[in-house]
Formats: sequence, C-alpha cells, structure tokens
Amino acid sequence: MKTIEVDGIKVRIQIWDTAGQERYQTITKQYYRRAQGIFLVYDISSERSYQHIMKWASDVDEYAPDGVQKILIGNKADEEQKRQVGREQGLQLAKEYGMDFYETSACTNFNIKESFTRLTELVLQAHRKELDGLRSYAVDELNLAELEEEECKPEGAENSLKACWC
Ligand SMILES: Nc1nc2c(ncn2[C@@H]2O[C@H](COP(=O)(O)OP(=O)(O)OP(=O)(O)O)[C@@H](O)[C@H]2O)c(=O)[nH]1
Repeated sequence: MKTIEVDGIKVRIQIWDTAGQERYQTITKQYYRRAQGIFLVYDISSERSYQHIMKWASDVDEYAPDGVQKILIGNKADEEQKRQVGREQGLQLAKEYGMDFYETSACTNFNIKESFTRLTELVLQAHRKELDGLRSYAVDELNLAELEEEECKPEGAENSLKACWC
C-alpha cells in the first residue's frame, strides 16, 4: 500500500510485484483480474526481457479487465554501459501498444515517482470516464422511464385530474 497525491487528491494504491518466471505464471494471471493499472517492465540491459514484453502484453490483453491502464517501463536506466535496448526501441514499442513510456531506475529512483503518478492519473481518468458514462446512461434511462409513464397515462386522465382541481 502506498499513498500518492494526484491533482491534489490523496490516492491509496495497492501495488503487486508479480513474479516474472514462467513457473509462476498461473499465479501471476490471477493478479491481472482485478488490476486497474499495469506496468510492463523490461530491463534496458537485456534484449531478451524487451522481446518478452510482447508475451506479457498478450497475457494482459487476455486476462486483465478491458479498461486496464498500461505503461511500458525500461528499468535499470542507471546501467547505461550495459544497455542493450535503445530508448527509441522502448518508445517505438510503447507507441505500437498505445502506452506511455518511461525509462526508470529503481536504484537511483529515476522516474519512479513520475511513472507511478502517471499510472494513477490514467486509472483515475478512466474511472471518471466510466462514471460519466454510467451517469449519462442513468439520466437517459430516467428520461425514458418518464416518457413511458407519460405514454401510459389512461385516456382522459388529464381531464379527470382537471375536474378534481376545480
Ligand atoms: N542497476 C539496477 N539494478 C536493479 C534495478 N532494479 C532492480 N535491480 C536489480 O535487479 C535484480 C532483480 O530485481 P528484482 O526486483 O528481483 O526483479 P524482478 O523482475 O522482480 O524479478 P522476478 O521476481 O524474478 O520477476 C536485483 O539484483 C535488483 O537489485 C535498477 O533499476 N538498476
């Protein structure tokens, strides 16, 4: 659990670090189900981890809820001398998937707060959109119900009402 501030609002977020190893995949998939935001993380000093992102992304598509927000992360940005994946490659992949992209370093704290804040922002935005959608749907339904009620009034109902008021 962590509390971060987004647009002046304090948001409590629950963070799960799922295991990357194949043998834990069955458990990992269970975490996707209730996720609202997901970081897809590769290691900039490992081309293999970058290639693996496509597999992670397809798992997310399959198991995570439809509206889940995703950000691509190239971690270990402090390991410049060992870099195997260019920043451009990260940007390109993120663009293909329609995701934001950050290079980060858990060691130096580079872009950690920024990426968490951004993902939280995206989740909140998606939530608001969903609520607005539900609200306008509810208003439409109410209007429809009112209309139907009008239409269902028995004939002469208006007159009989008038008669009562006299
Ligand atoms: N230089 C550097 N090393 C890092 C960074 N982040 C993690 N590491 C190191 O990378 C190794 C693996 O880190 P983990 O946090 O276990 O990575 P993981 O992806 O969660 O691993 P799995 O649990 O196997 O999926 C550890 O030795 C960390 O210290 C970073 O930003 N820079």
